Amino acid sequence: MFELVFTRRFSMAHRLLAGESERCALPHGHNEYIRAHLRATNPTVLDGRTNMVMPFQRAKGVWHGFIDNHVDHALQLAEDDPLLAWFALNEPQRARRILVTPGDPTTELLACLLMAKLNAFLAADGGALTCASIEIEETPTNTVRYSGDPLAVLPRPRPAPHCWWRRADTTISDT
Ligand SMILES: Nc1nc2c(c(=O)[nH]1)N=C([C@H](O)[C@H](O)COP(=O)(O)OP(=O)(O)OP(=O)(O)O)CN2
Repeated sequence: MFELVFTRRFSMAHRLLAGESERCALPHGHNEYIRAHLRATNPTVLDGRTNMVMPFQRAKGVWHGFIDNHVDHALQLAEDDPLLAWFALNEPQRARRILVTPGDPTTELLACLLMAKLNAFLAADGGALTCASIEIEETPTNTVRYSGDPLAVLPRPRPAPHCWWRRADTTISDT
């Protein structure tokens, strides 16, 4: 089966408060690569003319626009991180550029949140493609890969319409 594989790079900052590492509890940043593997929902033979699963630009355009304009340079914070209240009070304009996560913004969680968002975009475009697996290279020595349905492993803090990763829009928080 064909897979269309698209890679994008983004910068981010986060901190992990619930884990064991004191080092990770201070805000710090990474330059990350995200690689999505897309498959046809109903695979067919190449048609002998255009011979494409789908034009690359259609398959990746919305997704890469979202990564470039909303995920790149976003600060990622857990919903209960006190820094969120600080930004809401002191820098409300910048608070809109914070990607808010249910629990710590680990690479595992981000991979599944962004995979769910990508699947929402693909479904809104007719559902001809779905994301079969996703990889995020957080550092040159640490990569997380997830295959399957991200909704099967994601926390469910609220009904689906109130979870930004379930909506085919460019939101990165529900506040
Ligand atoms: N399971 C996870 N563990 C850790 C995550 C994560 O997302 N999931 N994230 C971190 C931190 O973000 C940390 O900044 C990166 O981890 P670290 O191993 O320190 O990264 P290095 O590239 O410096 O690793 P080296 O082994 O020194 O190459 C921590 N854990």
